[in-house]
Amino acid sequence: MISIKDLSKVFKTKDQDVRAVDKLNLSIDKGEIFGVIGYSGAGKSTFIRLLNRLEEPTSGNIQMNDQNLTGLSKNKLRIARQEIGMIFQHFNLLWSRTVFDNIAFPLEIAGIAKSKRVERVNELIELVGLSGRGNSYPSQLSGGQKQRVGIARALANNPKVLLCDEATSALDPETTDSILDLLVNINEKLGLTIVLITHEMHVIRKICHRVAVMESGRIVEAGDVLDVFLHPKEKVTKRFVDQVMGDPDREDSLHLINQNYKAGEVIQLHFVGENTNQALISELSREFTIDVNILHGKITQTQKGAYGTMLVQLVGDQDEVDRSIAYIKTTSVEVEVSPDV
Ligand SMILES: Nc1ncnc2c1ncn2[C@@H]1O[C@H](COP(=O)(O)OP(=O)(O)OP(=O)(O)O)[C@@H](O)[C@H]1O
Repeated sequence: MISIKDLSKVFKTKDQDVRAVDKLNLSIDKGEIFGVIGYSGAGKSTFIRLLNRLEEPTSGNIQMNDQNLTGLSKNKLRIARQEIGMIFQHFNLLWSRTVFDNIAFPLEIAGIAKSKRVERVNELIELVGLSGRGNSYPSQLSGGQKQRVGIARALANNPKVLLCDEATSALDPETTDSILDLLVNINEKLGLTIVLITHEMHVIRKICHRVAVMESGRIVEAGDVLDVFLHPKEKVTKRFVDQVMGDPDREDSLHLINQNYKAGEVIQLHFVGENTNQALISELSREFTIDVNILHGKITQTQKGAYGTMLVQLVGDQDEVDRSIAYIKTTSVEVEVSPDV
């Protein structure tokens, strides 16, 4: 769907050449939500702006929707861009136009007849959850509502790809979640490919299928979100994963558990992937004559399933406790008896 080969962008400034994107290679599949994460200065904004040639590449190739985007003339690029929607951190709305007219704008440019425009805008207003707000001006809307207008406008011409440039960075956590839910919803409903850049691992965890980590203009690590979360290789990736995976209270909890829970066995369960869930706990107490005492845990959901760890105490006859541990070992949940800090 999107194939990027040796893409580079060098900004020539008075003092020096800045290699913002440096021989970047990446493939993005049709219909996936692909996240690129990196710290400030990694080159994310430049990268996403290269994808619709808001920024002209210095060298390299972008193949998108069966077209060589990098080779298109200005005229052909204008047409190709109708298949690429984009939303921005600061929304980039037209402040003197109503919600309705903002969304209608790209349709006007595309030369769509008025009656068709009205129909399409009303459809989009409903899709993004802004029914009844068509006559409002951007200044009368909350940040989340403004981004909904941005999304509706980006979808107006039925693009195949939606580029999101830090689309939730200006929003509070709750509003961020509602916008992310909307993006998942339109990805599923419309089969739209979404490419987003962010510096927040929460965004990646919540909605992305695959992720690439960017540093100094290059992709240093990429893969399925769950794989990258579970086996981060690069230092920068580990720091991002800690943003959402870190369980700083675990060590304290384990000390207290070792002091206070002497009966039976304390075990650590490690949940990974889509086939595992907390139903194991109810299964254990149903199938074995033991009590299962949940002591500490952190389970996190991603688009590719749940992962996390849980400390539990199993209390009962030693035989029965042993049998239940042997059973857990036959499941996909990893188990560790008497875990260390
Ligand atoms: N127009 C420009 N002229 C010169 N240098 C630029 C220009 N745009 C970006 N840069 C430089 O390119 C590098 C990458 O910037 P970019 O904005 O793409 O990174 P980023 O990961 O998006 O960071 P941020 O989230 O802070 O914007 C930086 O060193 C930046 O200073």
